[in-house]
Amino acid sequence: MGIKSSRTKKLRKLEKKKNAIIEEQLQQDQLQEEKEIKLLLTGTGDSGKSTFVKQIQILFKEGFNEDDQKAHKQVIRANLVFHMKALIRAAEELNISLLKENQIIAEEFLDLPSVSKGEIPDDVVDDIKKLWKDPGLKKAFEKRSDFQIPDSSSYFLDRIDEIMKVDYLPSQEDILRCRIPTTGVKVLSFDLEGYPWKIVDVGGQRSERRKWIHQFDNVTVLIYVVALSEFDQKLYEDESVNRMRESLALFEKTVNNPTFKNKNCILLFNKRDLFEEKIKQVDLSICWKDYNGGLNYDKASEFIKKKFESVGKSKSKSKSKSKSNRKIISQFTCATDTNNIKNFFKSITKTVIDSHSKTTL
Ligand SMILES: Nc1nc2c(ncn2[C@@H]2O[C@H](COP(=O)(O)OP(=O)(O)OP(=O)(O)O)[C@@H](O)[C@H]2O)c(=O)[nH]1
Ligand SMILES: [Mg+2]
Repeated sequence: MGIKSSRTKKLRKLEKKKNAIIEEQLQQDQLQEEKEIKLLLTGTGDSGKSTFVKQIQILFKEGFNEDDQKAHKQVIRANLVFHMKALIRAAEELNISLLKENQIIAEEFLDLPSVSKGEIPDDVVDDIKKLWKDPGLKKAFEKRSDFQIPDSSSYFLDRIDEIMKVDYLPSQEDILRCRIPTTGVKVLSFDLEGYPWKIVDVGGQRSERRKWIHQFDNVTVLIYVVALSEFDQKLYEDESVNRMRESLALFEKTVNNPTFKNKNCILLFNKRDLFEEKIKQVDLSICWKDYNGGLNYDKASEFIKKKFESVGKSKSKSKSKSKSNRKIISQFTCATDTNNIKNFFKSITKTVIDSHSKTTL
């Protein structure tokens, strides 16, 4: 009995010591977290959040290493087959016919297994090349807002010869353009202007959004990314929903979360390059019936900016008696352009550091 109780006492003491160590570590982690500038990147799927983080890797870290290149090489090659299948299916659905000599090739292509480890047999590579030259598939690609295929797939299909070379390793631009939807939460730490920063990247597709809330603590500045060019596209997750309207509703919900009441928010209107091209041909009224500015870049971009800014501003004042003093800073970006993101960072660094100083006073 006596031996047993002294052993229990020892165990309890040990347990207490362990708990004290864990408690101290937690406190240290918390202190460290409070010292860091934390940017939380949010926005719907495919808006460009991870591309923005890749630019930080290029601008403030050591860029991409060989492991990154190898991982992207496999995805880029697998996508050549995957996206060609999507194009063939779309042409069928849109009733666009292919050249006679390509019809059987296209039919058989749909039965191909997916690519593993980036290996594509030579005859399949030849078929992709033939199919990509087909005027019918080119026409289907032009109608890509009606189905799901990344804009960047033409960039890769155009470069198939280079991509299939034995010694191919993706360039910086290839990695920036490669689409890998984010699942879970990715954190990148970096130093800038003498401060430790971290940027938290989350998945934007519907199934990912319930994980966001766990990242809401200690945010210095909230960044919300909108893809300007998505105004005539449907959600990948639900093809009955317009992407930009979903994005506006999600922004309203996110920015008006009580946690962000007094937090500055950067609204990134991204994919400016694609928007500039699209707005010459597609009227923004396809998304917002109250738009009447025509095929005009300045009018259309200003209209979208106002729509988003207004949902952020109105709620922050009306929901509670105390007036919110947060700023919403809007910027137009092209996340695949390193220079553009470098300039963007220059323009917002001071505001972010000021926001940080205010919260840590
Ligand atoms: N042309 C062009 N393409 C862009 C731009 N920004 C991102 N992209 C491309 O858009 C695709 C999607 O970008 P991601 O960064 O993966 O999007 P995301 O917001 O992280 O998406 P989720 O992880 O699903 O939430 C990639 O193929 C990028 O290369 C841009 O400004 N212009
Ligand atoms: Mg992502």
